Order: sequence, then C-alpha cells, then structure tokens
Amino acid sequence: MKAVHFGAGNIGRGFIGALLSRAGYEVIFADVNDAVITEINKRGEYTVTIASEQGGQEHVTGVRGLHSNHDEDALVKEIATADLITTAVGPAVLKFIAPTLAKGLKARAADAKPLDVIACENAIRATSMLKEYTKDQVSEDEWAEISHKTGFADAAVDRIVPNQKNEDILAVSVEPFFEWVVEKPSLKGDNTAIEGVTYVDDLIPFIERKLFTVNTGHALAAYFGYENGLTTIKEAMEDAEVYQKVQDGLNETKQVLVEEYGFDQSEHEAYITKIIGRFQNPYLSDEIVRVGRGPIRKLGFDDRLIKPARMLFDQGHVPTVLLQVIEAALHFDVADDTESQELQKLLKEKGKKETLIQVTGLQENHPLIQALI
Ligand SMILES: NC(=O)c1ccc[n+]([C@@H]2O[C@H](COP(=O)([O-])OP(=O)(O)OC[C@H]3O[C@@H](n4cnc5c(N)ncnc54)[C@H](O)[C@@H]3O)[C@@H](O)[C@H]2O)c1
Ligand SMILES: O=P(O)(O)OC[C@@H](O)[C@@H](O)[C@H](O)[C@H](O)CO
Repeated sequence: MKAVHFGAGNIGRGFIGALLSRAGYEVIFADVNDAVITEINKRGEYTVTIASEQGGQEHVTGVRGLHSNHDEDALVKEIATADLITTAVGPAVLKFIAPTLAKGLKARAADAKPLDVIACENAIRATSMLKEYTKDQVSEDEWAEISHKTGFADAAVDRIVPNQKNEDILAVSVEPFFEWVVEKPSLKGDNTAIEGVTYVDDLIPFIERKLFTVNTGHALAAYFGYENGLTTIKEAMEDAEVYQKVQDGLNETKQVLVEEYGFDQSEHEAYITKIIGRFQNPYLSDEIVRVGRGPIRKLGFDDRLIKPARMLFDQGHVPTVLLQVIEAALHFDVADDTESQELQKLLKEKGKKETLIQVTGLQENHPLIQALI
C-alpha cells in the first residue's frame, strides 16, 4: 500500500506519516520545504519522540520525499499509483495542491483500484473543500471518471505537535495522545481498517467536539495568554486568570455541544478535563504564537470562535467568555504572522465593526457583532 502525504510539517511527520508507516504504508511526503525533502531522501527515516514522563521514541522508516512544485511530474506519477492521499498543509493551502492532485488522479490507469483522499486539517469538512478545488481543475467527463473511483473522506485529527526546535530537522516531539477520526461511508479504496484510525458514519459531531473543545480551548489559552504577555501555552495555563477563562470558555462550548448533539454532560466534562491536562503537559513547549496563528482564519464563520458563539445565540443563550476571546483575538499582533498583520491593517483602515463583519462573515445586525461594537 502506498500513501502520498502533502505537508511534511509538524503533524505530517509527527502523526499522519508516522501512523501510516506503522500501519504498513510506504509513505511519500510532498512538501515545498527543500531542506526537509532533501533530508528525508538522504536518510529515509526520522524519529518521533513522545513528550511524557515515560518518554519513548518511534523510528519511522522507509519514507521518501518529493518537492511539491519542482518534482511535480514525479509526484503526479506517485499519485497515479497510490492507494491513499493525505494532507496536513493548512486549510488555506489546499487550493494550491489541488492542481497536482487533479493531474495525478487524471493520470490513473483505467483499471487502477479506487483510492481515497483524506485532508487532515483543523477545519470542518476540509476534504470536501479539497474535493471542490480538485473538481474545478478538470472537465465534467474527467470528474465523472475521477469521482467514481476516488473517495473523499472528511476527517478530524487531534495530536498536539508544537513547532520543533531540534538540531535534527526531521526529528519531531509529540504528545502521547492522538486521535484520527475518518468518515467511513465516503471511502472507496482499501483504507477502511488503518490501525489507529477511528471510523465513524457522521463526522460532524466529532469534528465540532474536537474543534470547539481542543481548538477553542487552545485559542482561549493563546489569546488571553498573549494579552497577559506570556510565551507558552503551559505558562498560560499556570496563570490563574487565563486558566479560569479557558475553563469558563469551554463550559460555554460544552453548553453548545451538549444541546446540539446530545453528548453526555459528565462525559463531556471528563473530555474537557483531559484536554486541559494536555495543555498543561510539562514535557511539551508549545508557543502561544503557534497556537494563535492565523487569527483571520480562526475568526472565520465556521471556525472555533465564531461558530460556537453564534450557535449559543441561536440556542437562545448569550456567550460571555467567547465574546471576550473574539475581542482578544483582534489584539493578536505578531510580526511574522501574516494574518495577524493583515488583521491589524484592516482594523486601522476599516475600524472594528467593518473588520469584524468582513472576517466573521456575519451581518451587521447579528447579536454577536452588536455585542462587540
Ligand atoms: N500541529 C498540530 O498540533 C496540529 C494538530 C492537528 C491538526 N493540525 C493541522 O494540520 C495542518 C498542518 O499543521 P502543522 O502544525 O503540521 O503545520 P506546519 O507548518 O508544521 O506544516 C505544514 C507543512 O505544509 C507544507 N506546505 C506548505 N505549502 C505546501 C504545498 N503547496 N505543498 C506541500 N506542502 C506544503 C509546509 O512547508 C509545512 O511543512 C493544519 O491544518 C493544522 O491545523 C495541526
Ligand atoms: O493548527 P491551528 O492553527 O488550526 O490551531 C492551533 C492548535 O490549536 C492546533 O494545531 C492543535 O495543536 C491541534 O489541533 C491539536 O490537535
């Protein structure tokens, strides 16, 4: 079995590539980072270190790499003969990899087995987005052929993998916890029993539970921690004020999720407690600037801050801490985070109300906008 994985970054090497390799796939990483691709090809292996008291290492072997742009012809050939395509590049990059993916899918032999595409990004239905971008690249007839033999399965991925500061550019340090949930009915290839993957019939409750608990919680810690001048998520969780706001914010998303999906309240509280423990992991150094990255994306209509807040309004409740964290996200101003710089420029040029309307996609008269201006 062969998997082509776009994005040899933190989660690509630290989770998806490692899990697929362990499950018996030959893994080919595609990335635009020359140094990483060169090193993968030089060594064909790398090490994943588990950041916990017990520690431990996993040696990922038999991997290869291709540069997504410079080696496009070779990448197209690999896609044409692959069993599985996965991504972990960030939701905004999906449209840039779609042309290569489309070429690879078009190049498959008429008698090739069906394959699957799974985008492992923090966004609701990221694979469906990639499917639309891919469809835009081909004719109607080509799409009929491709979609007949290609499963596009949405997924949720959970493992905290900080930015790495190792001398070895391939080494990656990860938390022990991991969860990869895949929507099974969309699969068409032979990828229905990957060890370590949880298969579900309907992903939406799982992705929303993950995004509005792990990622909303992370955003609460990052944006309030940033306001308090802190550097890491661990430091933020040690700050009594930030800690309380993370708890209170997650109680608000708990209300949304329990009401919307009927999750058991006490099981959800245990889920929150476990996640807070993960944020406090003393063996992991995760920077606030990584977790808060891309504030415009994080303030998007369906993302971790706006969606649970607007769902609360829809359910007849009024959020408190979620409104405060949206306000805090507007103040995230990090020199090398392009979106935070764009956000600050928007705020200066258009003012708060217009900026909020633009980035959240909400109407001026929405109670969330009214509460914030
Ligand atoms: N790090 C985590 O804790 C974590 C956990 C779950 C999900 N995710 C999600 O996984 C995705 C990746 O996150 P990350 O933390 O690994 O980021 P990252 O920046 O470490 O990795 C992204 C990789 O994509 C590569 N890339 C950019 N453009 C590309 C292109 N055109 N073709 C191929 N590769 C390209 C980058 O060079 C980089 O190596 C995001 O959607 C993120 O939300 C991250
Ligand atoms: O990757 P982002 O920018 O969507 O969100 C930052 C973090 O919250 C995220 O990467 C988490 O570490 C991850 O989602 C844990 O599973």
